[in-house]
Amino acid sequence: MDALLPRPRAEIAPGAVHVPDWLGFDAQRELVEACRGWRGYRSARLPSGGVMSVRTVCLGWHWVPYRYSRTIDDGDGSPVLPFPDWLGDLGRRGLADAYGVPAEDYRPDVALVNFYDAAAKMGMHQDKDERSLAPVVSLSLGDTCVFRFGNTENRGQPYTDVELGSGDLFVFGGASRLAYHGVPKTLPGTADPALGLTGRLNLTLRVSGL
Ligand SMILES: O=C(O)CCC(=O)C(=O)O
Ligand SMILES: [Fe+2]
Repeated sequence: MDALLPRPRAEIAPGAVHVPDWLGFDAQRELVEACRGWRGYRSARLPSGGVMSVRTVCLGWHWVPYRYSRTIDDGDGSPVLPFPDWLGDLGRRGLADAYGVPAEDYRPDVALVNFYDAAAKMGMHQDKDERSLAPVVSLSLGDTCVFRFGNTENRGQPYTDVELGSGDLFVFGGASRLAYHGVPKTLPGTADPALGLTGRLNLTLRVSGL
């Protein structure tokens, strides 16, 4: 995002840290290219009958609402794409920078790569299908979104709305690991055209504990 008004790093809730502009532009472009290379983005069908507006491809473990599998059980049954070592390195760096502590032991083995077109959003939910309570590391690319970060009790107030721009890092762990969160909207057209991405991508790195 625009460097004229640098946005400060902020602890949104205990264990939930927003680091604006964490990834430089070249790293963002490389990550967009990697996301383009992963194939199989699909809108997950929820047991409720709903279909997510976000399109997702998974690495390491495939997420089917609400469990993980090594195969695309809601698709053609093929094996999930591998979780690349370099993405684990990025996750460790993100965690270390967000919390200001070493994070060599952090070993994410799942990534959900979410694509939001101009109309996509994500309802308030907890990331609770993992058997580990290790932090979630989230990276955003392209259009800015409104990220709603709530409490661990329910989908409602209190929550804080944070704008996540391209290159922003958001980590939630500790007392916030099971906080409800969602994306009520993106802000279409806010991405830097030079990034070559129309819409928004978000990667959440997690430890499956599986
Ligand atoms: O797109 C985001 O920033 C959040 C994604 C998310 O919460 C999820 O994939 O579970
Ligand atoms: Fe989530």
